[in-house]
Amino acid sequence: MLSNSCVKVDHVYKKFGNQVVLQDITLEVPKSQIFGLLGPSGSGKTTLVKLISGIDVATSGDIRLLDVSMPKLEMMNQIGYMSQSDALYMELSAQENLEFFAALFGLNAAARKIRIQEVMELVDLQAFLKKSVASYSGGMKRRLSLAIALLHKPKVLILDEPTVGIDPVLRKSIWDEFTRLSQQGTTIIVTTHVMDEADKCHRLGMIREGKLIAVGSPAELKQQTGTNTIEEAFLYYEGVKS
Ligand SMILES: Nc1ncnc2c1ncn2[C@@H]1O[C@H](COP(=O)(O)OP(=O)(O)OP(=O)(O)O)[C@@H](O)[C@H]1O
Repeated sequence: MLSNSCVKVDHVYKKFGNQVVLQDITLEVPKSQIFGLLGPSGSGKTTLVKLISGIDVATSGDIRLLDVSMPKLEMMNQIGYMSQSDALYMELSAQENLEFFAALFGLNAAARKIRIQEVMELVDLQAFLKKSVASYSGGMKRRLSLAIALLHKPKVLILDEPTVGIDPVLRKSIWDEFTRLSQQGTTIIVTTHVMDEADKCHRLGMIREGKLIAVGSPAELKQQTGTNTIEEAFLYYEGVKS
């Protein structure tokens, strides 16, 4: 294991009944890296990030996060997890949602107040703090979910398609923040379908039918496939090269 390793996935399999959803995944992500997972719908990305977060358990193999074998309840404070479906209390305001999660993460009242302002500014929702989440658009709910994942300044951010439904301008500012966070030491694992986002990751893992078929920096993947864009490299690995 690398001394600066944050995530280590070792020969992991996941089955649902007879269906093998992840097959022999081995992967290491160093601290401070932005690692992107790319793959078609149903290839196993969500399943893999759930295993890394400790939300689900591998059928076999080992997953270590910051050198602790997962799943482990105590690690929840170190992780900011944003799922594909927003886990929000619709009948409450954004502020009440944030207060609830901040309390869960053990932030005291003073820290809570400052941090809620900071994360809401980041996702550009300050003006909607008091509004009921039920009145939020889909993109606003994604932004609030991201704000919640960032609340406790986790060491590891695990984000399942965080920018779906978010306009390009805000998407850029969110990615600028991811880059800033990684420079400050946060490790980020992100699933995406957006190719320009994939290009911003330090390294990418491409998944197809539950197998990790390529891992490398965007430049390496383009070089290995003789392509000019991540989209072309992705299509090459998908076996649909024209
Ligand atoms: N709880 C579950 N029970 C049974 N099958 C499941 C379960 N969760 C996922 N699967 C199956 O595992 C496979 C991989 O699903 P997963 O959600 O990990 O894919 P994905 O790559 O994240 O897809 P998408 O990009 O559409 O989100 C799919 O065939 C899915 O139907």
